[in-house]
Amino acid sequence: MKKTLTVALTVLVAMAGIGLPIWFAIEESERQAYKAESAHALGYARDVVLRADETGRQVFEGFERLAPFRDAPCTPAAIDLMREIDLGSTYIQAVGHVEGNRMLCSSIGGANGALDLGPPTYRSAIGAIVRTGVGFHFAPHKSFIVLQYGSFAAILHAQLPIDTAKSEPDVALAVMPLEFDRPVSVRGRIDPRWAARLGGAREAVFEENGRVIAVVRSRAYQVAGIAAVPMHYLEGRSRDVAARLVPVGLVAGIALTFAIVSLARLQMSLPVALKAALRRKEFILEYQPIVDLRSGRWTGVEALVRWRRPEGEVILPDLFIPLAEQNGLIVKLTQLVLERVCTDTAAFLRAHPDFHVGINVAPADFHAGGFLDSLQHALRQMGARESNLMLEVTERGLLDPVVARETTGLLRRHGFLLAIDDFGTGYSSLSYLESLELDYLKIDRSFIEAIGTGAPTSQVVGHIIGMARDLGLRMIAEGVESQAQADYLRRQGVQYGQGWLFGRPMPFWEIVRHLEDQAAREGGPVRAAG
Ligand SMILES: Nc1nc2c(ncn2[C@@H]2O[C@@H]3COP(=O)(O)O[C@H]4[C@@H](O)[C@H](n5cnc6c(=O)[nH]c(N)nc65)O[C@@H]4COP(=O)(O)O[C@H]3[C@H]2O)c(=O)[nH]1
Repeated sequence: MKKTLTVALTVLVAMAGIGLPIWFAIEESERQAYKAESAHALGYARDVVLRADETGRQVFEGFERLAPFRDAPCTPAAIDLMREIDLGSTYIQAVGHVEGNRMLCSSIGGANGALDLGPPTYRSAIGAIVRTGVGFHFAPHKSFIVLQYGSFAAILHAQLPIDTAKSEPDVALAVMPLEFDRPVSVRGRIDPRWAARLGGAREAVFEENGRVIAVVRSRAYQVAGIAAVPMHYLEGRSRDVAARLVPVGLVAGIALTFAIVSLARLQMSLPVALKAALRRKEFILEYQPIVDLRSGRWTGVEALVRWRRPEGEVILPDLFIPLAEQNGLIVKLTQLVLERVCTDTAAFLRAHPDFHVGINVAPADFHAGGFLDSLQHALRQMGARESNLMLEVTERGLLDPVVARETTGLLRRHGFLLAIDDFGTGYSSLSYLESLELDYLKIDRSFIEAIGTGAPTSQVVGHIIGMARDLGLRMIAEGVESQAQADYLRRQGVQYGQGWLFGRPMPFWEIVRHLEDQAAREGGPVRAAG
């Protein structure tokens, strides 16, 4: 059942591992395509505004030049100037003088050819009169805009400001006056209400009915340029981006899935490998010093197991201890640890009765029969004493009150040192701990880390210290990394510390060398204060 679940989970992870990166790739390609398409539409709208602004600039500059002829607008000199303005500009088709709805003289008709302009389409706030859709007999089928200011007017080709985006004829463009409800110049399907989407902004981009729409306000006049780009450009672009991103997503997904499935397979085969490793005794120990916080002297060590695989890879206990516990292998592992402790430390312990080696004891060790026997057997082999061994039990290992009381009592009576490990991470109450026979309380690293940080847990260490004091337990602070933490703990009456500040886990011969150096400095034999 468990295996079926693992297989099902692996398949699920594999599907998600491949599916998710592809989904992200498609999402990302659509996002990138929309971004690119928005820039595309904005480009056209800005172009339209630029053209409209330039048209306005040329027209009003022309009107300024004609201003001196306001009282004699159709004289030969005025008409010559009109022709000059007309020929010198790129957007103006003709300039002329208007009375009512008629252009009486102009750069094209001279003083004789009057032209009918029709009624104004709208009048702007600054007093300009705009006529759209104006036709002339000499240019059939063409539509013009007439822009009048005072008595002068310019005839403009209606298509000129939007004469852009020729390669994409289905892109709709318009010059939209912000003071009127219809565009003055338009190509394709444009909704005049789009201009209102600007609000107070200079530019707006949005999506509507399968088109990406950009609206850009002119800085000079009350007009906006509008461009509407059909979605199929976006879809095409999205397909292009997806064509680049999806393979990357696919490769990433396969690699990810491969890694996850390999890890899952490793997890599935780990118990088997662990069993074989126990048989082949692939475990070694490192020892981390426990230090007297007042004298700085190393009083003991904690043995920490490592799994060294034949290929040289070293696996830390957090990965395999839970596995060993789940698979009924922990008792065997503890046995092996004891053997290693014997080999590594026997000679030293025989000469240093006050020095202690801590070993981690799992809950199952307590429940297994013969634990005491194997401890005593190990001690006999080492020629060491019970007080050389400190058994570190987590709060989890003491969950069953009857077993906990019996075993701790028994071990204590035989002279072993007992420590409660990772204290603070479980739920032991003061009264429960009172009923157990213990020597040391090891304050968990998480509380030491919090010292001086102002975090809520930074207060907890004070309570733990108070509790240990009430119980008459000696304290070992775990994970001491800074001098400030060590100073604080010493001031609070914590006797011992363990952590990187004093030394990382190391082979036992390095521990011995350190103690010898220390003794040499002090001019005596190796001494370990207990
Ligand atoms: N960040 C930081 N870490 C520090 C510092 N000082 C020590 N440590 C690490 O904290 C852990 C202390 O051991 P633990 O609380 O008994 O926690 C041990 C213990 O619960 C378990 N373990 C280790 N060896 C054995 C064993 O032989 N038997 C059993 N049953 N469990 C073991 O594995 C846990 C992890 O062991 P390790 O990975 O060796 O990790 C060790 C040690 O390397 C420090 O200043 N900063």
